[in-house]
Amino acid sequence: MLRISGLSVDYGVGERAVRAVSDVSLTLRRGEVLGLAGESGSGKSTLAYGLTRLLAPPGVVACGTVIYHPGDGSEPVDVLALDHAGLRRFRWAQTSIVFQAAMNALNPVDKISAQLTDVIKAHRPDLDRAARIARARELLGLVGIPADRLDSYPHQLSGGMRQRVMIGMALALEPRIVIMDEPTTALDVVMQRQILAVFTRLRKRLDFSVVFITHDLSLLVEFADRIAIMYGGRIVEEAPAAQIYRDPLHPYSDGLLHSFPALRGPRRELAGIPGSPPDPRSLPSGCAFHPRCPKAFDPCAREVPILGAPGEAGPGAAQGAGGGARSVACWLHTSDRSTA
Ligand SMILES: Nc1ncnc2c1ncn2[C@@H]1O[C@H](COP(=O)(O)OP(=O)(O)OP(=O)(O)O)[C@@H](O)[C@H]1O
Repeated sequence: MLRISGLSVDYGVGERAVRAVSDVSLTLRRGEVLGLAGESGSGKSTLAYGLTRLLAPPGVVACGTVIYHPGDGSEPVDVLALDHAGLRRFRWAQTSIVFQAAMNALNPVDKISAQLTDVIKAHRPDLDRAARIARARELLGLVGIPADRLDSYPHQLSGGMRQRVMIGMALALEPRIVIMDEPTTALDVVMQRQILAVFTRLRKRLDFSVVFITHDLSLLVEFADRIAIMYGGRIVEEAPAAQIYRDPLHPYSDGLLHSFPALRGPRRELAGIPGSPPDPRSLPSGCAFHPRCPKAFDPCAREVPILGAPGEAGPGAAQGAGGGARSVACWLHTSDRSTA
C-alpha cells in the first residue's frame, strides 16, 4: 500500500540542519499492521509526519520517496509531490492519523457530535446534516460507545472513551491506512488492551493497513505483523513480529524487548538498556548504538552498518527463527556491508 524509499527528514536547513530520520525504507502491505518501535527521540513520529507531509517547520523531507498504491486500479500516488488538493484527498480519506496527544486532541468546548460531523462535512460535502449525524452515530457504535454520548463534551468522557472517539474519527472516511502514534501510552494497561481489541476487530472488518508507533515493543509483539525498530533516526532491524520476539538479532532490539514486561508468554527478566538515546545533533560515529551496546566490537565505532539480510559470513550471523524476510543493520550479522 505504501512504499517508503530512502526517506530522510531534517529539522532546519543548511549547516544547522539536524537529521532526525536517515535513509528509511519500509513497505506497508495490504491489511498489515506494521509496528514502529524505538525509544523516545529515535525519530518515529518524525517519520510518520514526514511520510504524511504533516511536518511542521523547521521539519523538511530532505530526500526519498513515498509512493501510495490505492489498489483500486488507479495510478500509484507520489505523496511527496502531491499538490494541496491532492493532499487533502490523500489525508483522512486515504490515510488518517491518531496522534500521540489524542487524549487532548478533542476540542474541549465542542460536543462530540460537532467534532465528528465536522470531519465528515469537510470531506463529504455531499452528505446533508441528517446523514452526517447518522454517520457519527454509526462511528461511535463502531468503537463501542453508546450513541447518546454524541451530546457529551470531551470532559464528560473517560480517557479510554476519548481515545475511542479519536479512533472513530480517524475511521470516519474509511481510510486504507491508519497511522497510530503512541495511541494508548496515556492509558492504563487494562484500557490499552481494550482499545487494541476494539481496534483489531475494526481492522479485520474494515480491512485497512496500520502503522503502529510505540516505544513499548512488548505491545507490538502481540499486535503487529511486522516490526521495524528505530534507533538514532535509522531502522536497525525489521522482521516479522514473532521473529523479533523469539530471536531479535540487533542488540538494541534485544535490549528493548527486555525493557518491558510481556503480558503473555514465558517470563523474561527485565534488564533495560544502559545509557540514553543519542542526540541527533551529535550522533556517535559508526553504529549510533555502539556506545551502549554490550556486544560492540572493532568495526562498530568506525562504520555505519547498512540494513540488509543477516549475512552468512559475518561473525555471529543467524537465520531468523520463524521464516520470512528480515533485515538488520549490525556488524554482528554483516559480512562486508557498509555505507559509502
Ligand atoms: N521541531 C523540532 N525541531 C528540532 N528537532 C526536533 C523537532 N521535533 C523533533 N525533533 C528532534 O527529532 C528527533 C526525533 O524526534 P521524534 O519526536 O520523531 O522521536 P520519537 O521517536 O517519535 O520520540 P517520542 O516517542 O518521544 O515522540 C529528536 O531528537 C527530537 O529532539
